[in-house]
Amino acid sequence: MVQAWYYNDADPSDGREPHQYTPNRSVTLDQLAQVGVLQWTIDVTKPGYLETVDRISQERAYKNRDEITISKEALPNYDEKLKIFFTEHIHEDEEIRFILEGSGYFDIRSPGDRWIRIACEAGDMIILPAGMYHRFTLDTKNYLKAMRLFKEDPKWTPLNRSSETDVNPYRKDYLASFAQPAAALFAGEI
Ligand SMILES: CSCCC(=O)/C(O)=C/O
Ligand SMILES: [Fe+2]
Repeated sequence: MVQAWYYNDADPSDGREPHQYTPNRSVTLDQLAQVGVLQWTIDVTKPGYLETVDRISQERAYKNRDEITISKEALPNYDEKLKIFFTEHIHEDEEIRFILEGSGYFDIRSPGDRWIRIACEAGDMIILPAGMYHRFTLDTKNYLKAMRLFKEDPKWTPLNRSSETDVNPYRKDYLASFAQPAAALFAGEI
C-alpha cells in the first residue's frame, strides 16, 4: 500500500532518500483522494491479478498499456530520463502507473504548494489527475518496473512547470475540481 508524507526540502540528501521530517508528517490516503490521487493495492503474487487491472481499465476507459523498466541496465539514457522524470511537470491526461516490481517515489504538490512524497511498491496502482504538478524518482534501491496505462495512444508528454503551465486549461480544470474541500483538509500544513 502507498505511504505518503510531507517532503523535507531542507534535507540536502539525494532525492532518492526518503526526505521525511523528524517526526514524520504523514499524509493520509483520504487526503490524497481529496486532491484527486487515486490508488489501489493489487496482490501481484496472486495468479489472476491482471483481471483486477483489466476491470479498472474497463471502468476508467484505459485502452492502452505498456511497460517501463527503470534501471541503469534496462533504460536507455537512464541518467537523462531520471532528470526529466524528476523535473516538476503536469500532463494533459491522467498519469496511471501500476508498479509490477521494485519501488519509487511520486512527489505531488499539495494545495499549499508543498511537496508530498508518495512511496509506491509492487502491487500499487496510482492515478495522478491531469493538471497536477508532480515528479518521479527511484528510491535508493534504484529499480522499478511499471505498467503505464493510457486512455488513448501510449504517449508521454511532460509539460514542465512555468508561467504557461500555470494557466494551462487542464491545470485550471484541475484546480477548479477540488479547491474548496482540499484547501480545508490541508489548512494546517506548514
Ligand atoms: C514510473 S513511470 C516513469 C515516470 C513517469 O512516467 C512520469 O510521468 C513521472 O511523472
Ligand atoms: Fe509525470
